[in-house]
Amino acid sequence: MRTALVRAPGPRLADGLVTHRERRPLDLALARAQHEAYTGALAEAGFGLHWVEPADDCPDAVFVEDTAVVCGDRAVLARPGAPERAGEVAGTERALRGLGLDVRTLDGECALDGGDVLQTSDTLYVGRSGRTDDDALCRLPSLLPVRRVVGVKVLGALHLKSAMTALPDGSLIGLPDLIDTSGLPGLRVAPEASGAGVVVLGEDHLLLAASAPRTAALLRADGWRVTTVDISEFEALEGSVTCLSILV
Ligand SMILES: NC(=O)NCCC[C@H](N)C(=O)O
Repeated sequence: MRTALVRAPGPRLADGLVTHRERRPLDLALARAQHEAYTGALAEAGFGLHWVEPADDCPDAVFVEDTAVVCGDRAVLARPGAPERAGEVAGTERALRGLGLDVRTLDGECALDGGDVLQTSDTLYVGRSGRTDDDALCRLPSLLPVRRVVGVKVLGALHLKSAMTALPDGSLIGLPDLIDTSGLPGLRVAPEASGAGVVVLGEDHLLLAASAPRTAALLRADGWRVTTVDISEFEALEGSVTCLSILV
């Protein structure tokens, strides 16, 4: 059984960072219900849920994807590009060690958010964004069992995975206006911004945000099974379906 690391939304969620959009009031009760539906969809798809301990002083802690990169039985802890998020990593480290993973850290000064690392079966795409720098990009290959690392400049999004993700066959989907696509093998254009975020639930099964109905329809027409969840309260903080879990 595969495992999904998740962390419950904390009481200060409404104070989470916003960079590329206007802040709006959040409904914490709705956020909690949406998170329950999200984790329910993961469980329904066969993932065992592993709850990372709360970090209630950190408003963005629910976006647990950003705190580590897991590749096989190896994990690399993030060095959050936003100092406000530094307190989120220790709980993830304990959870990863509890799962028996080989946990590594990045030496020296650098910045890495997990949301900037997209894995396919043969390539690690790393966003060069406002949160992840070239020093981290250079150090990652020595820490992870990967064959190929491709840096992707992120032009107008928070993280690489806000603008591009991958389907189970390794093909890429996203928003070409927000990233430098020159080093990419091809990118299927998502008709909605939130359609760039796809979580692979199984060989033919995808999870998308309910705010991306046209992307969901396109993918269904191509034969993928698509489950959708409403994550409006997390999208208000620039979160997507990927950032609410780490799939191990
Ligand atoms: N991987 C992700 O895209 N994470 C979303 C993080 C949103 C959070 N409000 C932040 O600005 O860090």
